[in-house]
Amino acid sequence: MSYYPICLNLDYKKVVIVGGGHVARQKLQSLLPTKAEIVIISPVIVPEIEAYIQQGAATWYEKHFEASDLDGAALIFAVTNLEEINDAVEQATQHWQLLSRADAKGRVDFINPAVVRRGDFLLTASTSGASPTLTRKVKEELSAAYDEAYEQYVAFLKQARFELMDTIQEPTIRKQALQTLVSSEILEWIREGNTKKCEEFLQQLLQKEITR
Ligand SMILES: C[C@@]1(CC(=O)O)c2cc3[nH]c(cc4nc(cc5[nH]c(cc(n2)[C@H]1CCC(=O)O)[C@@](C)(CC(=O)O)[C@@H]5CCC(=O)O)C(CC(=O)O)=C4CCC(=O)O)c(CCC(=O)O)c3CC(=O)O
Ligand SMILES: NC(=O)C1=CN([C@@H]2O[C@H](COP(=O)(O)OP(=O)(O)OC[C@H]3O[C@@H](n4cnc5c(N)ncnc54)[C@H](O)[C@@H]3O)[C@@H](O)[C@H]2O)C=CC1
Repeated sequence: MSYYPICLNLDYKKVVIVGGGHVARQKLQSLLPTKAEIVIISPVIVPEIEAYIQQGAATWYEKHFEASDLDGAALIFAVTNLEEINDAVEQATQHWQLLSRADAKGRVDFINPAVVRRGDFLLTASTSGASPTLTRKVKEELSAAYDEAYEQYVAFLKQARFELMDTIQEPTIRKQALQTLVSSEILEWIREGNTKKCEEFLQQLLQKEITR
């Protein structure tokens, strides 16, 4: 299968997770940074999910699955341990709704990559379902290679880009300035906690372009 990767905006969209075990917990955790309206349908949930429910991160319906549970859902996760229940979820899914089955059977609208999140910086890996174990290993490698400093680094690059776009109108010069920014030592300065140096570098770059 040749999957098409995209980054979805799920804010204020309804996402239904059918099942309340460890796989449901994993899917719920990956949805938490979004503002999706998360609904869990399951007669039983693991304690970690219960804690999220108590914090108000999701709504739990303590019940067996019924087709009407999917009303208004944009995204659906069929993550029970019973194939016949996952089949029932699939049958109740409308053609316009997107379905993921954790048992990788039947209709597959999307699968979940492994994700390393550093603020706005997202690193994802997938083997298209071939080896989730390899996917997890690659995630750990990415996580070590791109540490927490990248969150602040990318936040700085975002702000600097806004300022450069505002100041430099000529596309080639603008591109050069953005490249200079990324090939500079800003990441090292952020690691050292020297945000002043980052700001000075940006101001110099802006000044150079203004007086060009
Ligand atoms: C197709 C896919 C559908 C989907 O769930 O979206 C799928 C399917 C299945 N996974 C299975 C097993 C395992 N899955 C993991 C881990 C993860 N699996 C994830 C995604 C995906 N798993 C999608 C494609 C991923 C890709 O492209 O490579 C990750 C990346 C993200 C996430 O879960 O959201 C998450 C990374 C963890 C992290 O982020 O840390 C581990 C390892 C572990 O947990 O340590 C194991 C045990 C070892 C093994 O089996 O390899 C089974 C067999 C179940 C059984 O035996 O009953 C099936 C069904 C089948 O393939 O038949
Ligand atoms: N994609 C992935 O990363 C992985 C996928 N899997 C697959 O995911 C399935 C689920 O795994 P776990 O969460 O570990 O299983 P689990 O046994 O911990 O949880 C199953 C959940 O399904 C719920 N359930 C059962 N009948 C239901 C019904 N009629 N309506 C609503 N909910 C119902 C149960 O209450 C329970 O909360 C596995 O059977 C396997 O096929 C397993 C490991 C990893």
